[in-house]
Amino acid sequence: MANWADWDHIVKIDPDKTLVEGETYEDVAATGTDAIEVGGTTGMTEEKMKRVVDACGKYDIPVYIEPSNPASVVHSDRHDGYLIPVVMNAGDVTWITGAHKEWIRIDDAIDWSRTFTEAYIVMNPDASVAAYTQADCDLDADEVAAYAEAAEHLLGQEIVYVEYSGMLGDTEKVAAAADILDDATLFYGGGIHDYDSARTMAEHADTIVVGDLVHDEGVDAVRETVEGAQDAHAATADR
Ligand SMILES: CC(C)=CCC/C(C)=C/CC/C(C)=C/CC/C(C)=C/COP(=O)(O)OP(=O)(O)O
Ligand SMILES: O=P(O)(O)OC[C@@H](O)CO
Ligand SMILES: [Mg+2]
Repeated sequence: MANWADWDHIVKIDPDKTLVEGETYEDVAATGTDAIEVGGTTGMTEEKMKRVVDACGKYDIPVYIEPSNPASVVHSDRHDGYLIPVVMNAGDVTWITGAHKEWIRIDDAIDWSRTFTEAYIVMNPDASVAAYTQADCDLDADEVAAYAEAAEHLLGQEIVYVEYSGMLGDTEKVAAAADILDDATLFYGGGIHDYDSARTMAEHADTIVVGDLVHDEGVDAVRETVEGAQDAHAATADR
């Protein structure tokens, strides 16, 4: 049930941040994006997570919780499932299997039928997620490709996520991950802020993830990135 195989674009809502004044989650759902992920690294609580999931879950668009720690997982019928990160290049094993073990130990309501993993490769050393996971971000394109291949073929991951949160990534490294994958879906996130940056990254990635833009600029800017992703994928399909 790989819903994400058809997604060009995801909006990631950080429950610790607000929308632009006058905009609603309904407006976000109407941008043309294919899914909403709810998650962030810092300032996350169960209450903030629940508020956003309940608000986004009212519209006709898939909503997935992307927890950054076991305490931010909430259960509800309002959302479609859980995308659980596993950080391939984490320096602390907590973010590879440790937090997962703790979550499973303390949560007796896990619904495995709608729980999936994302194999993250964290690339921006200045992002909170890099500090949090003590990620080794000093990777050349070969190493990024090797992590992607390990994720797909050794660990059986269906989603590989090249994460440049907060900055636009190196297209050569994103392309290296894209080229090595057979069936896994490549998510790219980080610094997408307009039509061109969306289109460029979507020329390599299957799915682009737009985060800060929705909080900083709003839904009109997000809509442009949806168009960039769709146009990139339409052009690849014609080739
Ligand atoms: C096992 C469970 C339930 C949780 C652990 C899940 C793991 C391994 C989390 C590691 C961190 C991670 C990959 C979080 C995903 C969300 C994410 C990358 C948010 C963006 O982070 P930043 O942009 O750096 O943070 P802020 O925007 O909050 O500053
Ligand atoms: O906030 P931005 O830089 O758009 O990054 C999106 C996402 O990959 C963050 O987890
Ligand atoms: Mg961020």
